Amino acid sequence: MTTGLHEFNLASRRAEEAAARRFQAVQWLKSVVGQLGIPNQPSEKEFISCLRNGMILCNAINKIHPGAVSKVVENYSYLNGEYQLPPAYQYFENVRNFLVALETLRLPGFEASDLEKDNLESGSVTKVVDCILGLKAYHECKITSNGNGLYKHVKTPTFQLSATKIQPLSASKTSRHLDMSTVRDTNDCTDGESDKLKEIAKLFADHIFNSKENIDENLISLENGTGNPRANFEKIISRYPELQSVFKNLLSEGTLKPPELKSMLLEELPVHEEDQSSRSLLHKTNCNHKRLLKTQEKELSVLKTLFIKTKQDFKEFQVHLQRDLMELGNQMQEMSSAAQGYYKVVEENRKLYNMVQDLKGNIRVYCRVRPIFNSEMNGVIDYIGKDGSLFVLDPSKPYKDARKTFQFNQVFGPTATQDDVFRETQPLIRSVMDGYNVCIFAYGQTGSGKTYTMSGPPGRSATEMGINYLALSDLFLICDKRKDMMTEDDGLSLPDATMHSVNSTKDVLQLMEAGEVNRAVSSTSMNNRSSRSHSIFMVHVRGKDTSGGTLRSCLHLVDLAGSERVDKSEVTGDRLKEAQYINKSLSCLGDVISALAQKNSHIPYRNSKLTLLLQDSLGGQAKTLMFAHLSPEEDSFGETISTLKFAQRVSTVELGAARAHKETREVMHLKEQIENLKKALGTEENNNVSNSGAKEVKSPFGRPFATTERTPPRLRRLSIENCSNTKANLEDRKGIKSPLASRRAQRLSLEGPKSCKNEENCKGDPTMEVHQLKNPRSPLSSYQNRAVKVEGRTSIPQLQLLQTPVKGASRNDIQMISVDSRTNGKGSQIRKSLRTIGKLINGSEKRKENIPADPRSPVANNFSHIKSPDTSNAKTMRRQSLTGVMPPGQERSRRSSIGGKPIENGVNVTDTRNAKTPPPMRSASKIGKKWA
Ligand SMILES: Nc1ncnc2c1ncn2[C@@H]1O[C@H](COP(=O)(O)OP(=O)(O)OP(=O)(O)O)[C@@H](O)[C@H]1O
Repeated sequence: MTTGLHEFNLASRRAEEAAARRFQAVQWLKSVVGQLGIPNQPSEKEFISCLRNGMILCNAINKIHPGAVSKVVENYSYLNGEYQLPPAYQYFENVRNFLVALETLRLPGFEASDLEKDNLESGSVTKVVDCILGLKAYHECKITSNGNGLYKHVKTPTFQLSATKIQPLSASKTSRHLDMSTVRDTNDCTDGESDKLKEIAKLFADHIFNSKENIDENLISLENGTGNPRANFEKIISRYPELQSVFKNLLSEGTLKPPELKSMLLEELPVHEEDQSSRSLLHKTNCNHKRLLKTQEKELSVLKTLFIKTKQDFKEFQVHLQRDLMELGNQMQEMSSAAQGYYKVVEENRKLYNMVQDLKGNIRVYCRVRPIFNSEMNGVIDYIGKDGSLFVLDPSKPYKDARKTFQFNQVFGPTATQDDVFRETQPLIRSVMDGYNVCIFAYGQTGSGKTYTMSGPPGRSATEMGINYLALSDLFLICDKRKDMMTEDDGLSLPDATMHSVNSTKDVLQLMEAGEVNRAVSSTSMNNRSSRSHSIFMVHVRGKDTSGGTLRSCLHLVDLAGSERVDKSEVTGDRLKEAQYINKSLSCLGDVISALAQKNSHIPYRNSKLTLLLQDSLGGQAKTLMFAHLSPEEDSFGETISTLKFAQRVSTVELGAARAHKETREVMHLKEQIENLKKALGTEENNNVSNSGAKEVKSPFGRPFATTERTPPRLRRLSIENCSNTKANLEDRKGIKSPLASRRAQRLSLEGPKSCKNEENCKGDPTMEVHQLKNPRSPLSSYQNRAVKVEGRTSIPQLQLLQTPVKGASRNDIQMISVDSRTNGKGSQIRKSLRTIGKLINGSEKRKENIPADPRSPVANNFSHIKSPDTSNAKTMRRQSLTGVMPPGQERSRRSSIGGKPIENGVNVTDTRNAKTPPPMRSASKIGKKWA
């Protein structure tokens, strides 16, 4: 391995040296003949190619030794008037002439075939380079000696060096071609001695050179006798036994003297100098290489560092990128969850907004846009927001000015299904089961889809059922779950309307269908099946909770007849009249809404039967929902805008927070007491009337009024909660005149079947006793004194009916009815009511003659025209009005007339039959509410 490496080193060193020598040769040739047309450091091939035609060589030798080659064949010869390339053999002439000239100058030459490129590998180039460098040395020698110097050619130092090292001296001897001619001329030595001497000098020079000694110092020491040159010589010579004798002889003969030795060494010196320069060149090249290597190493290390840094940067970048990607992903997720959250919040906001609206008592307004049926028609709906916003476009204006914005609790687009609509309505409907009165009414122009929403289309499928059906089946569902909720027939105040008990959705469907059959429907140019009347569907609900309390509520489902422009609907005759009535009643509804929105003290409910009927829902503590229906077609834009404006106005109406109609057991008992008292009072009045000649008591509708068993008028006592008490406290009482009892009776008379039922219940109540109070001045004190507490609740052992107080009776006495501050609010309210009854009873006598007739009072209005048996007798009249008992012969016909015919001052002037319309629902409901 070491040998191989050594050989490799040697070969590369040789190659480097050969290159350096070629460089020298080229440089010299260039300095002599000018540009050669090859690089400064040519390859062997380039070098030989350049010299092959012999021209450069001939010119060079001619420069050194003019005329050495008499005729040089040039590149182009002028022949027959034109330049021609000379044939190849003429070039060969050049080479041959050059070699001859060399021989003449006794300079080493080469074979002509060495210039052939095929011989490059056999070391031919070295011979040519040697030749040129010999020529150079000859030239330099000639210059330095001004043409008189001796020149002795020495073979290339590389060869010599390697030869000295590798080959024995004998071998080197043969290989060298030393021209000693000049030496021979100047030297007395024999050829053999001279050769030996030169050999010794050469060895000495090699030694100095190889041992890296300072040549100059060695020479000085040789010259001056300082140092020990002789010892050096001897040392060198000792290695060559054949030379030792010669050397000794020379020294002993005195032939070899230091100056001679010096000159001999000087002869050798050029060779060494030459060698030195080539070495220095080599060294330089090596140094350059090393420097280059070092620089490259440095650069490599820099690159390495850079690479490592870049790698690190890349890794960091990768980490950053991954982190960024993760962050981006997280942000995306956050954004998507934020978007989802946004929609949730919008939904939540809407619910909260609805809740606030409910708390404020605002009428809830939903808007529903039906699909466009005429595909050629443009729509006016621009945008429907999930938050209840609605943008419509005015087709007569350019887009930027056309937009009108409205805000409602919810807007349903044309694609909304019945189920979607019901889902948003369901909570409201369910609150009926919690004791709230609920009213849902559908409003909108004709053909906008009111009936579709409330009932569904004709021949509807299960999925097309409207709110009426879905609401009822939902209520029954809840009923089934709670088991204790039963519909109740109560509170009907419409003539010709009938009350039916229903136990299932099927019952309701049958009833509704019957109602629909009765409803007037006809075809107009706006709607094939236009409803020509309002449809009101009322559901009364009564239930008991686990604590024994009851709740009552009412659900009104109203499908109004559509407003229409008669010119558009093209109706005539009766249809036209209907349309006018419909529009009038709707405009009355608008007036009521306006008055409510402006919080006017007077609300014109009585201007139409429709508003009277909806009075509880629009003015009471009910939850009210309006569906504003829109026809999206361009040609309905005017109606659409007026519907939207109306709906917007409705949404500003504050009715006050809805209240549940729940009653605790105690309140129920108190109410029962009051009912009984009122009935007892009514009975007494009946007796009075019958005693005075009336044969039959009839309700305002002409039905026989429910009668209760007569009780002795002067001995009345009501026993509550099975508390039997002593009769000591029972006091005589004169006839009691209770306007409330009278009103209640009046309401009961409107309720028809229920009244009878209640009366029967009362009749069969074994605990009912009526006593007259003895102490008129303090009618309740004894009752109050006997109030006891049972299980935390106040139990009223006995309530005695009040005797009409005598003049000057203290009001404070009546107010003392407040029994126990711990009783609940409703209880105390009831007691207040009891006080009020007392007051009414007390005050009735006093006020009866002085009450100014209120032209608007429903009671007064409805009864002002009724002829009582003795119209001049105000007392009797008042009693009648309070008890609701009509004098015989004052029967009233019943007729369903909620078709919207306006009432003026409580009397329908357009329809004389309406004069018989029973007292409006308000009177009854107000009483009901008072007691609630
Ligand atoms: N949301 C809807 N989807 C599909 N069809 C609808 C929708 N709303 C209404 N319609 C259809 O439009 C037509 C008119 O509807 P509808 O009779 O309910 O209007 P209306 O407001 O009650 O009219 P009118 O006041 O004249 O009684 C009907 O054929 C109905 O089926």
